[in-house]
Amino acid sequence: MISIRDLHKYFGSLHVLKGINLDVEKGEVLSVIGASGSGKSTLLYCINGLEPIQGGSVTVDGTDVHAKGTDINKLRQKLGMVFQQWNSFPHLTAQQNVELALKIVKKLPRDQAREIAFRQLNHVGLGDKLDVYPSALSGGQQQRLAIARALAMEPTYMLFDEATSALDPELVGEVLDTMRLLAEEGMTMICVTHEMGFARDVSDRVAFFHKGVMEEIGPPAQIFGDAQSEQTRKFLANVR
Ligand SMILES: Nc1ncnc2c1ncn2[C@@H]1O[C@H](COP(=O)(O)OP(=O)(O)OP(=O)(O)O)[C@@H](O)[C@H]1O
Repeated sequence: MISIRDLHKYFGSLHVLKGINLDVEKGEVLSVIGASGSGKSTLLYCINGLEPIQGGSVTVDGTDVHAKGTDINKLRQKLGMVFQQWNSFPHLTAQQNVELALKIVKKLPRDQAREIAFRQLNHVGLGDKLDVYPSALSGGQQQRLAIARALAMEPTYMLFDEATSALDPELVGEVLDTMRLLAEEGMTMICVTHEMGFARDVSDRVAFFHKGVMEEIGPPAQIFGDAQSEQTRKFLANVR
């Protein structure tokens, strides 16, 4: 379980997260929505320790992410992260891109790394692109490669930071389909997203962020059909 208690994050004097409390249970799919600048991406970075925090706590399966002495690299193996911009190594094939972290971080022998890379690339529908270099992949395929690379580390949680925002509209669907597949397989996921269809159809719960506050959280039927907060209703009226 990921537990966030009274989380505060500042960038200089800018108070970006203002006392967030949130539990994400194993197997849950949580979508995080909200206007640009409301703190959604920062929340993910605080969860995986890429950003320090100024108050409160984040624990992952009981381990305090920000405590002195926490082995953050080990903890991050539990937290697969997919960013808005895919960042594969251009001089390595798709398969080699997935193998790399397995060999370096997990110290797996080559054969085992190859086998896992093969399996995960097939998992995301890139089984026919093993020997292709990233420059020859579409944006959607590159993003699926990034997902395969994260999955290869066998994470307990997957964090998606607007994984489809940089894609041409016709490529968004294939990445959302891959995320939907993971959700159906029971992966625990926190998805910062602007895709309201995905949030509504795939999530167990949806959290609406407004100016650094988690204004409302609930099942999609509540958020999209019977929002309690006026801010939520206003936001959704503008994005739909
Ligand atoms: N490294 C940083 N240094 C300074 N300010 C930052 C940094 N990262 C984010 N911010 C600021 O923190 C606020 C929240 O940013 P964040 O990226 O979390 O928002 P967001 O809700 O994910 O927005 P978007 O949907 O546009 O990605 C913004 O005002 C942003 O400018």
